[in-house]
Amino acid sequence: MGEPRQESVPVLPWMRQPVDVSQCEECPLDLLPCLDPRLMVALQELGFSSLFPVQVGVWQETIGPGAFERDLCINSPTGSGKTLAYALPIVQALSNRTVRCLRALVVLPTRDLALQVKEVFAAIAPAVGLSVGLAVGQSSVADEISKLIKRPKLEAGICYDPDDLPQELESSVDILVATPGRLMDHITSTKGFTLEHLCYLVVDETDRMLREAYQSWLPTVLNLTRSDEEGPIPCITSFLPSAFGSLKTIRRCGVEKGFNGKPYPRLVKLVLSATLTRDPSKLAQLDLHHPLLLTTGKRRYQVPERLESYSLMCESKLKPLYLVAVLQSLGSEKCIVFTSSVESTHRLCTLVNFFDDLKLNIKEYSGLQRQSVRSKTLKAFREGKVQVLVSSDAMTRGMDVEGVRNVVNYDMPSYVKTYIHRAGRTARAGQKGRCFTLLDKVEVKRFKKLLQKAGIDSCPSYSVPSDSLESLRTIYPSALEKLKEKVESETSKKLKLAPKSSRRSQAEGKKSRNDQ
Ligand SMILES: Nc1ncnc2c1ncn2[C@@H]1O[C@H](COP(=O)(O)OP(=O)(O)OP(=O)(O)O)[C@@H](O)[C@H]1O
Repeated sequence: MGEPRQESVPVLPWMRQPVDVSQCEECPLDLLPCLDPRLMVALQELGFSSLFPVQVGVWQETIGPGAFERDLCINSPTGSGKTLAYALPIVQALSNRTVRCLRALVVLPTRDLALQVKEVFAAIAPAVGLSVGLAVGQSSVADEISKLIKRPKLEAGICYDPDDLPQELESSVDILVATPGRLMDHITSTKGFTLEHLCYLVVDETDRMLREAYQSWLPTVLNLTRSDEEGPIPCITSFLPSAFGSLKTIRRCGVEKGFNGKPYPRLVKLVLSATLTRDPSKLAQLDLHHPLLLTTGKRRYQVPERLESYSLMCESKLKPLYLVAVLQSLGSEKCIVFTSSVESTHRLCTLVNFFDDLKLNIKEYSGLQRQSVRSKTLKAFREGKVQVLVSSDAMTRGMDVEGVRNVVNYDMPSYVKTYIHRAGRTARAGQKGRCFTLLDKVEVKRFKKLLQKAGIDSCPSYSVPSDSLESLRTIYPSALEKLKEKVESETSKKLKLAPKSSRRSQAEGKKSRNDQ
């Protein structure tokens, strides 16, 4: 999973004068201007008594005079509360709507992340009568459609022309949280699913969303939400499958029901990341309207204030031992261990589980697993039944799990952005957290550069007790032997399940790899 190299690209003019939200003070809810009292109660029920600085900054730009006049790009550290920063103003802005239709769409790269964001909306939106939907492929398409689209009550005995029905269909949700794949399924195939009333589009984890095309979901959504007057964006019309012509979901100009006779509001975009790209060609895909950048502090990248970084020197071949010793020293505090690939995640998790003395429940969490397995693991981790997740990078961006006190980089991250997102699973919402990185001496120089880019000035070395290392050394050979047996049995199982042709090519592949 490569991230683009940080090349010196020119910074766009609008990015040169950002609003620095670190200048905002936390704001107690009762002092927040214009906050709907019903939302105040909902927030209090969540245990929130004030808004974090980024939330105050976004509130100031979105509520009151000049509300939502410009698209917003928000670059703020991991765990600083970006989800509520967009969820609250959107819910407040929609709180006086009278007709239900899909007005806000939030798109995220993974299902678990979408579920997490949906929970935030679901905690506040019902307080003002808004309904939130989910399109992530968690359930069957039919089940999802039944929750998103309200079927008209048809009178028995009357024969209806099916072609007339789509006009009668209504959205059951005001706000939709989606992953790109399922969103595209609904756009192309779900009768009655329309983006013609959409007012707010949120692209969370923007840099990842822009790096991966995900079936051209973005140009599709942008074209379907442009008003007739604007016309389609020339460079993106080619993405649109011709079938969309018949859907007629391009936003109309004119007067909208439910907004007191005001004209259709223009689609507002909010894009967010802890490591927002500055690459003009990537940002151009968003077709931003007078964008305003909100950042935290002067540095390009920022780690959470209470994050402590540590390095741990060890020989490459002894890394598993050092990892087990670190986990022993952390006790039962929740921890996420990051590796560089899905394969090494699987092997490492299998191996550490062969150290019987480690009285921890350690589970794998990676893109190699089925979604249902991953979701089950994440639930157990949230509930504290699993204490350690061994994980690959792709799945953990944005993940917010209460009580994660430690992160271990088993493999040193190759990019500063990767370090920031991994370390950012701890030290969230003003809490303390630690990030340990295991290093071989050949990696030290590169790691120092990476820390510099991340704005980390201090990274003391962490040491594990030598007696615990010594006792682990005695178990290590048998753990390695068990790992070898397990890997062999898994490989032969896979070969048996695979069709003959692919078995042959796998065997040939193995042979040629061995020959190298
Ligand atoms: N006003 C608040 N008061 C107390 N806790 C809050 C508040 N706002 C958010 N939080 C908590 O802060 C944590 C981090 O929030 P969130 O997940 O939105 O961060 P983020 O900035 O999106 O992080 P990432 O970049 O990693 O996705 C969550 O557990 C959330 O419940």
